[in-house]
Amino acid sequence: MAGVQHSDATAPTSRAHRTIPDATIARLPLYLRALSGFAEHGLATVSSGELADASGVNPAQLRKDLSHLGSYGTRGVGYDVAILRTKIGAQIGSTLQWSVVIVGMGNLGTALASYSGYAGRGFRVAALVDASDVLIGQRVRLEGNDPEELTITGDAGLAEAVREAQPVVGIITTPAEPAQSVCDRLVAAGVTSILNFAPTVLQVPEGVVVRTVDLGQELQILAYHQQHAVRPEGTADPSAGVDLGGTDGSPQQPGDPVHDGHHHSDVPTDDSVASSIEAPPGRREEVLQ
Ligand SMILES: NC(=O)c1ccc[n+]([C@@H]2O[C@H](COP(=O)([O-])OP(=O)(O)OC[C@H]3O[C@@H](n4cnc5c(N)ncnc54)[C@H](O)[C@@H]3O)[C@@H](O)[C@H]2O)c1
Repeated sequence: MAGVQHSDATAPTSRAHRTIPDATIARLPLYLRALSGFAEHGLATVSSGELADASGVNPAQLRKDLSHLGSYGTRGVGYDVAILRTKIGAQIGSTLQWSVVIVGMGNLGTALASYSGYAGRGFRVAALVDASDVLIGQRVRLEGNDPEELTITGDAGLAEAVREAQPVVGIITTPAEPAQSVCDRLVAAGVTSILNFAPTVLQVPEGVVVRTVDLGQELQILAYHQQHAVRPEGTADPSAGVDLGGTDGSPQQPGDPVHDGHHHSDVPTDDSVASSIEAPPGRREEVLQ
């Protein structure tokens, strides 16, 4: 494709990035989920401490994040749950009805299609696409989705589905080899947001955002932290003797600089997001097969 740039899970993803840091944007869905829980329990206001606890971040971080949205809360009262939900929802687009088009209806595509959490987050599955003659024409039940049943279409149905379903997120769950051409077809059909599960680096034109999910990479990151964790004396290192790759294999000693002893949460921190989201433009994603 002419004028392409490397897809980067980390490239700026929306206009909001000009004013709100990427690390903050990565935490907004956590706040929204926690606020939804408070709303379901009938709470009209919530303190920064309660909201921070429910989101798994510290209160100072939460207040800083929400200040980027112009939400400072009221001293002694806290945050208005409904107003904050609306503000965060507007920022992350959950006030819009997004459509999801899944390309590649094998094991993973089928599992993702049956995920029941789309509707609660402002998404619906609009089309299921596959290249296999065996799958094309098969009906798939999608509880709680609108519509509750979809027929898997071939390539021909892709452009039409995208045209009728904007705004659209395209999910790629094909093998690696056809993933680039699938991506090109999604982009040609007008998709500018792509979630890629195929273990390959996609190239997209400017203005198209790709985020790549890689289970293998996440496992290796966990293995890294396990290997470098500080353990109480006398506790066995479960990875001892196992070559996890990427290091010289020498056992780490307490006090080594890499032994931070911190709990590693999955809540994105400024550092973790900076390393995974704020990569320099044009940087290639590292893809673990
Ligand atoms: N990112 C992750 O964490 C993660 C986890 C598991 C699997 N994967 C990857 O997800 C992909 C799917 O895995 P799977 O187990 O579901 O494989 P699968 O073989 O069960 O399914 C792949 C599907 O893609 C379809 N397909 C092939 N070429 C196509 C094309 N050009 N257009 C449309 N459909 C096409 C096939 O017909 C098949 O139905 C693989 O690339 C796999 O490596 C990623």
